[in-house]
Amino acid sequence: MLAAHTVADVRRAEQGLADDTGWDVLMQRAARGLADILDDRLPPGATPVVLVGPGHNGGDALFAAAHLGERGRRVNLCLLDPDRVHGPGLAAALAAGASVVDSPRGHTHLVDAVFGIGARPGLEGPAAEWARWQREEDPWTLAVDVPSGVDVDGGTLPGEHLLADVTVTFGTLKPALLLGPAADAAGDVVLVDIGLGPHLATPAVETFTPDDGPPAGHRMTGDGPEHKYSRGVLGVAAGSEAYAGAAHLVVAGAQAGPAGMIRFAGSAELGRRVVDRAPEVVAGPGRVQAWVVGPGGDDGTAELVRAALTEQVPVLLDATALQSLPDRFDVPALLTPHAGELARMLGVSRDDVDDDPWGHARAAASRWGATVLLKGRRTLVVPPEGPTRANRSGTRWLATAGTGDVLAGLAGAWLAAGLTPLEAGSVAAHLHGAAGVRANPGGPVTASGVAAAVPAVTADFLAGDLHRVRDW
Ligand SMILES: NC(=O)C1=CN([C@@H]2O[C@H](COP(=O)(O)OP(=O)(O)OC[C@H]3O[C@@H](n4cnc5c(N)ncnc54)[C@H](O)[C@@H]3O)[C@@H](O)[C@H]2O)[C@@H](O)CC1
Ligand SMILES: Nc1ncnc2c1ncn2[C@@H]1O[C@H](COP(=O)(O)OP(=O)(O)O)[C@@H](O)[C@H]1O
Ligand SMILES: [K+]
Repeated sequence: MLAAHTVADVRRAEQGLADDTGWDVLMQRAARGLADILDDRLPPGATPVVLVGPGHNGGDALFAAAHLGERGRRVNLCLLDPDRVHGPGLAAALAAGASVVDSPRGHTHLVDAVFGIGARPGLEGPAAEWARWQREEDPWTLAVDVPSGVDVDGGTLPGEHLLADVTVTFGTLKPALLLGPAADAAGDVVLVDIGLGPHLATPAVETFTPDDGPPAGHRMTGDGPEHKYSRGVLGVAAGSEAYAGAAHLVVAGAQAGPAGMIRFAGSAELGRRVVDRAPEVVAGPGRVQAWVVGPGGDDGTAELVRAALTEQVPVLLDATALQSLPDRFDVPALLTPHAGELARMLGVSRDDVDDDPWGHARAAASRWGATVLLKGRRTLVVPPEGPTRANRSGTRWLATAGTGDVLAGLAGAWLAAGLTPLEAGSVAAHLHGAAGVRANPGGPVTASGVAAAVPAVTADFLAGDLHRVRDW
């Protein structure tokens, strides 16, 4: 797992480490890591300009500039406020040959060390002018710790900010590097270990990494006897006269998951059509370990939600079912809205959700006592309490009709197999995104094609060997 911590937790961890090592050691580790990455990423002979702010973020970059100078590279410095700058850092950079310049204009390579975790979101004055210059001249940019001006804890972009191709962050990731619109401002994220690990609290956000193996708790790797019921039975109540395809796609997603059996609940006619295409499915009533209700539903969905909830098993509610929520859930529940559906649930606008996806997903998780999987370019899975999972797999080609239905079926199958809503939602989102890439790397996909790619991607994931998970 890759982890992100809030500013307050980072500050506490830094203090804990500094109590052992002294503050200088932290900054020197950060600066050396930064210099090594800059050395690696800057073209030979390129002269970067470093935008230097008043705090330790600027200090990190000034010591890194000193390392680069000692290694023979020219570095230019632009100071936000010459009266407020990290003194020892500036002295070291100048001693190593760096020069102070008045303006970043004309530079093709930029290092953003204006503000780090001490930042108030939104840039003003000369820093805002730097942001406008950056948009105009579009230099390659490396951000130090975070892109300056973003909301580090919330991942929103409330004002002027800088953009990065690469962000080099220290000790642990920050939420803004993994979620919300801010994550798109951060580019590739590279973590420099400064030894914070033992001092860090529970993360605010986590994400799967390629060597994360099978999640604990699913019924496939239990010690007891394995048979179809021990793997869990998933009930699917999806599709309608108008949206028959949703029934097929939810079933296709579910069949790509670990559940032992799928029961289809719906009209006799739709049930026949589902079984014609997927003869493994049983149409008709019976016991299940989890329900998926809602994709492609009609007026009857509210009753299906009510019926599923009386069975006291975990439920996944999607699409139409999101309009028939109980006041609070008394069973484990996974809600899978896209931004428009979440906006409707909360009585806000879609733009509100797009501007602050994490805040709104957290509000819904706490309002309903459910885990909220908010779909989008960066899908989030937010439990009522504890770390959020930010999904990093996928491709923009997944934004096509029916892929959400496949995801609902897949997540439902993991729920039926015994995972918690958080684990089921985040495993399914990870596999679904990776399957979107594998279905047709770099090009368009269909929802059915994504479902077909899931089983092989799942095998790699279970082996801790799923590497190519995204196309962006
Ligand atoms: N605490 C430490 O010793 C370490 C900190 N590190 C670096 O230090 C950074 C944090 O340093 P600081 O706490 O000095 O804070 P920053 O360097 O992020 O910000 C410095 C100051 O700028 C001002 N400021 C912030 N946002 C502003 C805005 N939007 N407009 C105008 N002024 C604004 C504030 O007064 C703030 O305290 C980290 O991001 C990281 O880069 C690393 O060197 C590792 C060790
Ligand atoms: N811009 C995007 N980049 C990557 N994935 C996306 C993007 N937009 C949507 N997705 C993914 O595509 C799927 C669409 O689901 P949904 O909106 O429910 O569509 P549908 O209802 O047609 O199935 C989700 O898994 C979502 O995370
Ligand atoms: K920065």
